[in-house]
Amino acid sequence: MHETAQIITSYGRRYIVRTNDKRTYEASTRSKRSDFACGDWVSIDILNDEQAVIEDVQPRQSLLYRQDAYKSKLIAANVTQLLIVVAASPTPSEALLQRALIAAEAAQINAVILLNKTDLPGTEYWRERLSFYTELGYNVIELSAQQDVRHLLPVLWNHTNILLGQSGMGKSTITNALLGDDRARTADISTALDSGKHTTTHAQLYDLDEETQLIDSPGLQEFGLHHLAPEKLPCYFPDLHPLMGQCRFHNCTHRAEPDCAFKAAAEKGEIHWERLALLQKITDELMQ
Ligand SMILES: Nc1nc2c(ncn2[C@@H]2O[C@H](COP(=O)(O)OP(=O)(O)OP(=O)(O)O)[C@@H](O)[C@H]2O)c(=O)[nH]1
Ligand SMILES: [Zn+2]
Repeated sequence: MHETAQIITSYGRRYIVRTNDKRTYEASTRSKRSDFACGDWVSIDILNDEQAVIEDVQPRQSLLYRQDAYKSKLIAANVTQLLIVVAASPTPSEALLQRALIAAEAAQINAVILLNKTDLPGTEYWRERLSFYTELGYNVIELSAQQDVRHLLPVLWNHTNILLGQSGMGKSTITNALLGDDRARTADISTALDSGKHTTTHAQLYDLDEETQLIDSPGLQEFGLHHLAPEKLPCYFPDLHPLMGQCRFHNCTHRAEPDCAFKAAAEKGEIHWERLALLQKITDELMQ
């Protein structure tokens, strides 16, 4: 029997899928396909009360990648809002934050920055640093997940949200606080399939309410940006985007060329030199 279902978690080539009427199945794929992600809508062939086979994936609204030493892997599909979690401790990587914002822009996903652990003394430094991202137009929300997360609910509402960030930033603590008791129930399935490990090792989708979903994901070292075209990169920088097409040369690399609008803007203080440097650094990475 064929049906439509959503992947709510994945373990290598094994998945848990959930139908619209909330039945869950352990699902495998045909011919060792593994290009499915948490959040994907798939057509399944139901084998029995517990098992199904994934036949195909429906067109995705969005797709996010992570990068390890070897290649890009899928993080999640059909996400509409990315919540990037940073906290004063352990020391966050601003490079990861910058890349997450680029990945979100490229995937046309709304990005929100969560500054967690505001109870920690080192928070002030990050509050200052993040004010730049507020200037760029991003919503920066402060919270202490151990104290209260309720003010997040209106921000998350009506989105498929994903929490992303380095290990230890508090993603699972935020998820737990938002879910309350539901978490324990769903976590049982994952721990069973995940050979008893207790840390977040795979993206896992939860319902917050009928309209709102939340994906908790494992700690991330690097974002996958290799699917992006280097010449389109400035589109994903809200501050650089308006300058596109204004250089004398249409293929300007914004380095040594004369009449470069990007360099002119930096000289006038309209954009930060660091942003131009970041654009060039990521361009170089993508050209490798
Ligand atoms: N002081 C303080 N500690 C927090 C807060 N939120 C989370 N923590 C602590 O930070 C540590 C890491 O939290 P987790 O929720 O496991 O972090 P994570 O981002 O899910 O980590 P991974 O699953 O490894 O990616 C835990 O010891 C939490 O108790 C907070 O608001 N304040
Ligand atoms: Zn230029």
